[in-house]
Amino acid sequence: MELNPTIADPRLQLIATARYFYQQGWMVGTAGNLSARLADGSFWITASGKSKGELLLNDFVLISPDGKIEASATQVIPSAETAIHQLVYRLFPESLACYHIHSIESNLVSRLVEGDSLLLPPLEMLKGLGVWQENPYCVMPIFANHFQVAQIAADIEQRFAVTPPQISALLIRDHGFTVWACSLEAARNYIELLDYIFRYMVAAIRLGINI
Ligand SMILES: CSCCC(=O)C(=O)COP(=O)(O)O
Ligand SMILES: [Zn+2]
Repeated sequence: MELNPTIADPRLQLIATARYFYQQGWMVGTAGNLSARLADGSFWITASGKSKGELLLNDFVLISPDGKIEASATQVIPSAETAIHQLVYRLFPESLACYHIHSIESNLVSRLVEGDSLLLPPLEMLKGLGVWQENPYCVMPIFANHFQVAQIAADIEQRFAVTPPQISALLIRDHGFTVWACSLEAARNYIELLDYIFRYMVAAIRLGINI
C-alpha cells in the first residue's frame, strides 16, 4: 500500500479545514491560506481575498510547480502568499499540505524576541511536531513581514539553505505562521499544536511564570 497517497481532489477537505480554522478565530476577515499538493507536483491553493469560513470549490486555483496558473474559475486570483507555498513544496518535496493562519498568540509571541528565532518551551506537545528529545531545545524561525511576499519567500529560501528548520513551521512577525506536512491531517495537527504552544507562552507570561 502506498504511504501518504495524494488525494485526487483535496478541495473538499481544504474547505472543511478552513471552516474549522475560521471557527477557531485563526482565519478571520479572509486571513490565511491553505494548499494541498497533487501527485504531479501541482497544488490547489485558496483564492485570494475569500472568506475562509465559507469557501466553495471555485475558490481555489491550481498552480503548477513552477508557479503558473493551471486552472481557476473566472475572476479569482491565487492567494497573495502563493510564492511561499510554492517554495515550501520545492524545499520540502515530501510535503503534501501547507497551511498558513493568523492567530493572535502567534503575533504576540513573534514580538517576544528581537532576533530571528523563537525558543519554544520544552512541552510534551513538541513530540507532535517531531521533536522527540528529553528537555528539547527547539527554536522556530521568525521572518520579517515584508509588504512584498516575494521578499519573504526569498528570505525563507536563503535562510533555510544555510539553516534548515527544526520543525516544519515558520513565523512571520506580526503576521501569522505557516506549517507544512506530508498529509493534510498532519498539517492540521501542526497548526493546533503550535497554537497550543503559543497560547501557553502567552498565558505563562501573563501569570509571571518563567518559561
Ligand atoms: C486580511 S489578511 C491579509 C493577507 C494575508 O496575510 C493572508 O494570509 C490572506 O491572503 P490571501 O491572498 O491568501 O487571501
Ligand atoms: Zn497571511
